[in-house]
Amino acid sequence: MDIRTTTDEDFDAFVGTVHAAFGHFPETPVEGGGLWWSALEAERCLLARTADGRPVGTAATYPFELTLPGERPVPVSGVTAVGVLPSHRRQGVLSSMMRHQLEEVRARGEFLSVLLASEALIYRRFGYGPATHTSRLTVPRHRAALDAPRGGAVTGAPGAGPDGGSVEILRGAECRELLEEVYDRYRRTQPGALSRPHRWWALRAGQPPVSPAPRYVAVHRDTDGVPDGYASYSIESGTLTVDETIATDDAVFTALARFVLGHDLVSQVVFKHVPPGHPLRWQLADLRAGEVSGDTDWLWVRLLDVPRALTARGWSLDGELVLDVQDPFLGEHDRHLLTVRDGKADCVPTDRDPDLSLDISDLGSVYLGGTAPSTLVRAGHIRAHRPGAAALADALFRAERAPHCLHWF
Ligand SMILES: CC(=O)SCCNC(=O)CCNC(=O)[C@H](O)C(C)(C)COP(=O)(O)OP(=O)(O)OC[C@H]1O[C@@H](n2cnc3c(N)ncnc32)[C@H](O)[C@@H]1OP(=O)(O)O
Repeated sequence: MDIRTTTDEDFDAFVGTVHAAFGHFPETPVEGGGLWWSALEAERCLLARTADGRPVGTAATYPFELTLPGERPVPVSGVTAVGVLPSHRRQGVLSSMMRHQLEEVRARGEFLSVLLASEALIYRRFGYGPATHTSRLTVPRHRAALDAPRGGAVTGAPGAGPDGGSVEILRGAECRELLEEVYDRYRRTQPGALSRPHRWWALRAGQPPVSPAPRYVAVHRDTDGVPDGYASYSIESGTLTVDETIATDDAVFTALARFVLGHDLVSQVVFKHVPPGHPLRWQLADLRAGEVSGDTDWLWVRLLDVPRALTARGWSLDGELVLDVQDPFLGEHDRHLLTVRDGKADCVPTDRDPDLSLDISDLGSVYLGGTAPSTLVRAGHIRAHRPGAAALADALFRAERAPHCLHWF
C-alpha cells in the first residue's frame, strides 16, 4: 500500500474516495453553503493507493488546540475524513494509514491526537479512548420554569433584563466575528473544548449537518454591552432546538437557558449538547422536567507522549502514582512515576511497582477527567495493584469541570 500526502492535483481523488467510503455526503445546509471538506488542507490529507495506483483510502487531520484541565490549551491533531473503499476493507488499509498518521503527528512535535468516531469499535485498537461525552436535554415548555438565581440574567424577553444583561437576536451571518470571539474565550476555559480556526468560521464549517430551517443566534451581553455568550437555535414544528450554548460563565449559561426556555410558540426546547453533570437540570424547578437522551461519546483522545501529556495538564491535588502503560499498536510499554505537587506534575521513568496497569486508550479516556479511573478498574480495563490506588487516581485525574466538546469535525 502506497500512502502519501495529498497534493492539489489529487485532492479531487481524495474527496471522491471519501464520498465513496461514506456512501453519502455530509453536507451542512446553512446559508452560504458550508462544505465540510472545504476546511481540509491538502498537505494534511493522506491518500492510500494500491500497487497499480488506484486510490482506496483517505485520512486527514486538522490543526486544533485542545483545552486541558487547568485551562491549558495545547496543539493537537484532529483526525477526520477517514475512509476506505468498501471493496478494500478489512485488509489493513486503515491500520497502515493510522500508523503513518501517528508518526506524522509525533514528527510535528505534538503529543495528542483526537477524533470523533463514526463507530465505537474502530479506534481503541489504535490507542484512542473516549474522553468526553455529551447528551441531549429535552424540556417541555410548560414545565420549563427555572428556580436558578437571576444574577446577571435576562427576563426571558428580548432586551435589557433587571440586572442589565441583555439578549439580542441575530442571524448567524450578521455576527460571525462576534461568535468567533465569544467561542474563543469560552473554549480556553472549558476542558475538552477545541479551537475553531478563523477559516472555519468563514467557511461555516464545524457544524454537523443540520436541518435547513432558519437559524437564529441569541447573543448575550454583559452590563457593559460586551458579548459573553450565545445560543444558536432553529424552530421547527413547535420544537426549539439549540445547537450550541456557548457561555463564558455559568450565570451567562443560565441567562441563555432562561431565554430559550421562555420562547413563545414552542412546545419543547431541545439542548443538543449538554455536558455530563451540567447544573441546568438542577436549575429546573421541576427536577423531572428535563429528559436526557442520546448520551454518547464525543471526543476520543490518543496520547503519543505520556510524560509530556501528563505534565501539560493542570492538577488540583497533590499525589503520586506509578502507571504501567501498554501501547500495543505502537509496540511500546513504559512505566511512569507521576508526582503532582502544587498543581504541577512531574513524570519520569521508574521501575517501582505499579499502582495501576492500563492500556494507552484507557489513559486517553481518563486524561481529561471525564471518566473516573475506578470506573475502568470496575469494568476490568484498568488493573489496580493496591487498595486505594483507584480512589487516589480518581481524585488526581478529576477536572474542575467535566470536559466537554461540541465541535464537530
Ligand atoms: C475520525 C473519522 O473520520 S471516523 C470515520 C471512519 N470511517 C467510516 O466510518 C467510513 C466507513 N468505513 C470505512 O471506511 C472502513 O470500514 C474503516 C475506515 C472504518 C476501516 O478500514 P479498514 O481498512 O477496513 O480497517 P483495517 O482493515 O485496517 O482494520 C483493522 C482492524 O480493525 C477492525 N475494524 C475496522 N473497522 C471496523 C469496524 N467498523 N467495526 C469493527 N471492527 C473494525 C478490523 O476488523 C481489523 O481487525 P483485526 O486487526 O482484528 O483484523
